[in-house]
Amino acid sequence: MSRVGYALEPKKVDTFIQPSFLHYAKQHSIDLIQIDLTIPLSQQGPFHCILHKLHTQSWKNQLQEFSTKHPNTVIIDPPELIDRLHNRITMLESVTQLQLSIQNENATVEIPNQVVVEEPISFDLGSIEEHSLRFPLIAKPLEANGTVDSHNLFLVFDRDGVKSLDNNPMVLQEFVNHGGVIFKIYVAGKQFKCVKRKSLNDISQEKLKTIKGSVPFSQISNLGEGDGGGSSAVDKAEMPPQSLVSELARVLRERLGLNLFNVDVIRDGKNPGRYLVIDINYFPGYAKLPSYEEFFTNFLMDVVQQPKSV
Ligand SMILES: O=P(O)(O)O[C@@H]1[C@@H](OP(=O)(O)O)[C@H](OP(=O)(O)O)[C@H](O)[C@H](OP(=O)(O)O)[C@H]1OP(=O)(O)O
Ligand SMILES: Nc1ncnc2c1ncn2[C@@H]1O[C@H](COP(=O)(O)OP(=O)(O)O)[C@@H](O)[C@H]1O
Ligand SMILES: [Mg+2]
Ligand SMILES: [Mg+2]
Repeated sequence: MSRVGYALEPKKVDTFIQPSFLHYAKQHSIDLIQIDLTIPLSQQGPFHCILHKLHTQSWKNQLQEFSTKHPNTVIIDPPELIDRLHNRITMLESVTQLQLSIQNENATVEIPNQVVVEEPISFDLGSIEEHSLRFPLIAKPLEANGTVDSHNLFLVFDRDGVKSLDNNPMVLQEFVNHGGVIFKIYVAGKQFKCVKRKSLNDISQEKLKTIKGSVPFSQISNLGEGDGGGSSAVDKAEMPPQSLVSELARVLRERLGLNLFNVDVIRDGKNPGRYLVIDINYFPGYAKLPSYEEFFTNFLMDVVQQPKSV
């Protein structure tokens, strides 16, 4: 049996550590062991591998200490690399650098045009023109650290809308009409899977004439029927080419140096060969994937069979 320790918030334990997963993993010689957060990590183990989604300094210190004492334990993933996903600018830097262009599929992968606003109250609206940003925009908290606040997004229709934002550092990003469907590419080491979900509806030119200011919305991908693109839009949507999905998963995994993440991708409604990465999440909700037990166990088997080289 290989021992895989996990350190997760209680809510994440409830959703991710399903009995069916524990059972499937055990059948494949993987024992998933909950790390007791009330006891120092150094007093627990041994572990072949540790999975974690906790970001306190005390946890990072414990991991560091454990890793020094037990260099053969694989830490999935290094905290300093995970931290890059906690800022919505650094999160997307690997995408801008890769300039991925899959010639034979006629597809490109970019990020939307965007600018950082440190203080919306004193923001120089001239920067909107300077960066050629076109309304409508979507305002996202710069910090993406898993708190409820970090998912408090706003649609911004005009300059007054920018001024009305809470005075926290934000990213102002162009809203790209994409037919109300979002693609989520889940990556776990060399395993990957792309699924489609409902997203925000397109914003028509007519609507733009009537809506002013800014409109808050939160965790839109979790909204129910009728709030985003209809389920028929999702059913009808063509998946991105498999070669693009596999290339994006592979290159981002390499660039980010991470094993566990998902990528939110939209397809420009005006240009179907143009894909845009809008969000990358560390250790997302894998349990939403069909047969996630097998998907994740395959990853763990790779890790424990090839320590330190996945
Ligand atoms: O809880 P779930 O299953 O909805 O997973 C959340 C993810 O949903 P997804 O798998 O992309 O549909 C969710 O992804 P989105 O931000 O909705 O794209 C986040 O990864 C979220 O983590 P955090 O709040 O940013 O730390 C994830 O939340 P945690 O479970 O890690 O708290
Ligand atoms: N640039 C954009 N253009 C169009 N829709 C977007 C854009 N950015 C985000 N969205 C929509 O808003 C949702 C939430 O944005 P996202 O950046 O994924 O934040 P979160 O980290 O809270 O999931 C996305 O799932 C998508 O529906
Ligand atoms: Mg998202
Ligand atoms: Mg996110």
